[in-house]
Amino acid sequence: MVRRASSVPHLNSSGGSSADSASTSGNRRGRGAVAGSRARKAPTPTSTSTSTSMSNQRQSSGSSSSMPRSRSLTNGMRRLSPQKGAGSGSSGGGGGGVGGSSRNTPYFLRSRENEIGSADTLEIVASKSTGSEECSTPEDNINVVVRVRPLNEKEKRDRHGSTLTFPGNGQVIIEGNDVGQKRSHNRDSVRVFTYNVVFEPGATQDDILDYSGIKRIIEMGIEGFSCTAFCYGQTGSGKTHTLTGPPDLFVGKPNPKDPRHGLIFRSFVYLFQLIKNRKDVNYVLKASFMEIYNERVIDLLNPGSARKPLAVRWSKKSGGFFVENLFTVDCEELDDLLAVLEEGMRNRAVGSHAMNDHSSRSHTILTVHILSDQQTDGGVFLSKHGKINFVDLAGSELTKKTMSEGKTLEEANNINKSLMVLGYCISSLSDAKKRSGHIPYRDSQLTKLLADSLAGNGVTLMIACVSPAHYNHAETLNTLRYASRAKRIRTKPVIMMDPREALILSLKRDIHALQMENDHLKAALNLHHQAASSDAATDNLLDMQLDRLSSAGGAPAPVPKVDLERLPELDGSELAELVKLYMVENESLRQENNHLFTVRETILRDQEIVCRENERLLKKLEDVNKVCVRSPLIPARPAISPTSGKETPGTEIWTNPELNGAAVLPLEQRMSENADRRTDTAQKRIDQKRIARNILIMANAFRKPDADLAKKLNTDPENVPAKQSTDYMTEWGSRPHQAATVLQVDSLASPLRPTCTTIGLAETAVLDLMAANLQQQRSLNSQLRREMGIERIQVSEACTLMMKYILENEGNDSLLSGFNSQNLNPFREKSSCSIL
Ligand SMILES: Nc1ncnc2c1ncn2[C@@H]1O[C@H](COP(=O)(O)OP(=O)(O)OP(=O)(O)O)[C@@H](O)[C@H]1O
Repeated sequence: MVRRASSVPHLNSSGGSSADSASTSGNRRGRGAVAGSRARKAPTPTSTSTSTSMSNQRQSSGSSSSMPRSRSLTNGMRRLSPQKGAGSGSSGGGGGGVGGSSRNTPYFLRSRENEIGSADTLEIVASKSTGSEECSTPEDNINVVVRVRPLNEKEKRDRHGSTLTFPGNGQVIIEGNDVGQKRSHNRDSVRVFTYNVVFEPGATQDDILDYSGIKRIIEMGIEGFSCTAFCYGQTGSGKTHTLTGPPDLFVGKPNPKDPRHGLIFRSFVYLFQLIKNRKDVNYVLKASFMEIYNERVIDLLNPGSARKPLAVRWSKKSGGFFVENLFTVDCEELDDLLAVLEEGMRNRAVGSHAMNDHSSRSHTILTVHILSDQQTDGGVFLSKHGKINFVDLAGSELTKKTMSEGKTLEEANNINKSLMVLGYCISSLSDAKKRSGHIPYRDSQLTKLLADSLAGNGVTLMIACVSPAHYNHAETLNTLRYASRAKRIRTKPVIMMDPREALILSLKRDIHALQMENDHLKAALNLHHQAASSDAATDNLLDMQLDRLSSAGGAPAPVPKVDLERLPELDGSELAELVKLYMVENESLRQENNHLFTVRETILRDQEIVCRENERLLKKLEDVNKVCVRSPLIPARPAISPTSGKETPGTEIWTNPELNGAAVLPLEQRMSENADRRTDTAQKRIDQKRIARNILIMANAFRKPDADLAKKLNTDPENVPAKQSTDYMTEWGSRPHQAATVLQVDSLASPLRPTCTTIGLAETAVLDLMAANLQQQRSLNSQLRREMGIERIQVSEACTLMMKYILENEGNDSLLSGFNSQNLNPFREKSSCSIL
């Protein structure tokens, strides 16, 4: 807690200052019409006794946004002529000539730039940052306003005219330096600058509070932004006056009702007023006050007798410079803040020179830290750390004019040097090309500490103070140039808060975005649902058949139809049950899918096995075929087309596509073709039956010898064919010469070969038996031939019948007909049934 001081012992003098102040005050009071016009403005929200008092004198506007903007522009243009008069040598209160206007608009507002004045710009920035969910705003230009002080008594005495005119529209015109000569005709030397707001000489301290945009700076500081208001200008241009008021204010006990109080005092009042209105937020205010004197940082709240300088260090954590061990005071009440101001003003370095009796010999930075804790809806506390810097720069000076020497000269050099670095920084930052390059912040303590305000994450208000007097033309022009450059600097305001809390905000934003997305999806789903069941009446809110879930015996209950529009009306338990139901259904579907995938895999594996088995069997069949085609007795089965998969009536020999170089069909295709075929089991059964019949026939043929024939042949009955062969033998006996024309055993295969295609695998076993039978037939033939003395012997009828039977069994009509035809079948006519 800082005790309020009762005196300002280090002030060099107060006469001149008081005189100036009195003069200014007198000018203001003399503008009765101006005061009258302001009386129609909206009342200020200030509630303290000080503000109330001031408002009673001149009710100020409650908000800059309430200004009649376009009207003020028009007024400003119309009031151009009287200002010229003021500029050409009228009283220092230049606005006096226009003060008599009956307009409601404050006279200085004609110099307001346009619809995007500084206050408005700040409001736009602030509105973007309002609300706990936004922590940063787009880039914005530094707000620059110009305050032109009135001519002081000395200047008036010396008949220094004004070099500035105010055409309105936020413009200020500075004429050439060729005083009194061709000034008005030399257009080349006239320069026009445009700013957010130009405060003409008649503007009051209250006007600065209301229209400079400082109120929004304070509001944004409360919201957690890092804000800076600084005054820049030549020595004696009114910087300290603008920020703190005339120095005699701090002599003795300050009068809070004094209308000369500067921007800092008024801002403190406004700040506490705002804080008191925010019952939902817990605020803690702290303040520090330092000066940069001859490039040394001095703590104005704790200077010590030696005025030991403090170190300026870089903070990795905050990414900026800070003053180490700077004294910071907790300020619970407005008085505490005011005490800080007074203490600092008492301790700051002030000097006297030819241009200012109370010249600041240092740059001062008064910082108010605003720590806030606010409980959000979710019960989470959000902490923000906003701050407001009030920077009163020492004025640049031409030492020739100020006639500085000794200590004052050294001060002036240091001041000019640091201001020059500041000028470099502003110049670089205002240039789009240089902005991304090196900015010489480190070249002075001042620029180190202002770096964040100039181009960082802060919100900045620059008040350029100028003198209208002709003899200050060069300095005024210089200041206006810098102010114009600074106007091009862009910053990106960011709310300062704890990273965890920033994360919480970020998460809240995400949640909000997801909620929006969910709402959108629900709406889309609802549309889909309505389209799908347009006929169905959806009066029932939620047909939840949850009991099915338990009674379904493992089968999931069907998901009830939900009227999504009324979904928000469901209570928590219903929603939970609905979600549960969906989860069960999902699980069931997942399991079903898994099962289907497993089955599919199994089927594919089986198909592959079957396919391989088929190929293996076909290969084996081919081998059998090779044997078969050599066999006169065993015709091959009909072919199975590799393309159609159907049996063809013996027109082609099956060929393995792989062996023949033909394209191998894909597995699935082959499998689908195989699906048309008989099953292996059925095929085997057919084969077995056929073989069994063949064996039986063969057995009959060979195991029932014809006794008569044996007698005829004069041989053992066991050596003659079965009884059926009698007719043949009879026939053969009557026409033995035809025997030579009949089929030769080996040639039998030839006409049948084309029909030899496939054959049942089970027949392979029979082939051996048949081969053995064949061998037996041959040996029998040989024996018969030998005994009968003939060269050739007839094939037994049994053998012929067996072949016929096999062919019939194959169902091959064409073959059978061919077999029955005379050409193909030598046995067609019984007379010709002798074979070789
Ligand atoms: N707008 C104003 N109305 C009336 N008087 C003013 C105004 N601006 C400045 N003055 C007076 O002009 C004198 C110089 O002002 P001030 O000390 O504020 O200048 P400064 O820019 O701070 O100078 P320095 O840089 O040397 O500190 C003071 O006496 C002050 O009261």
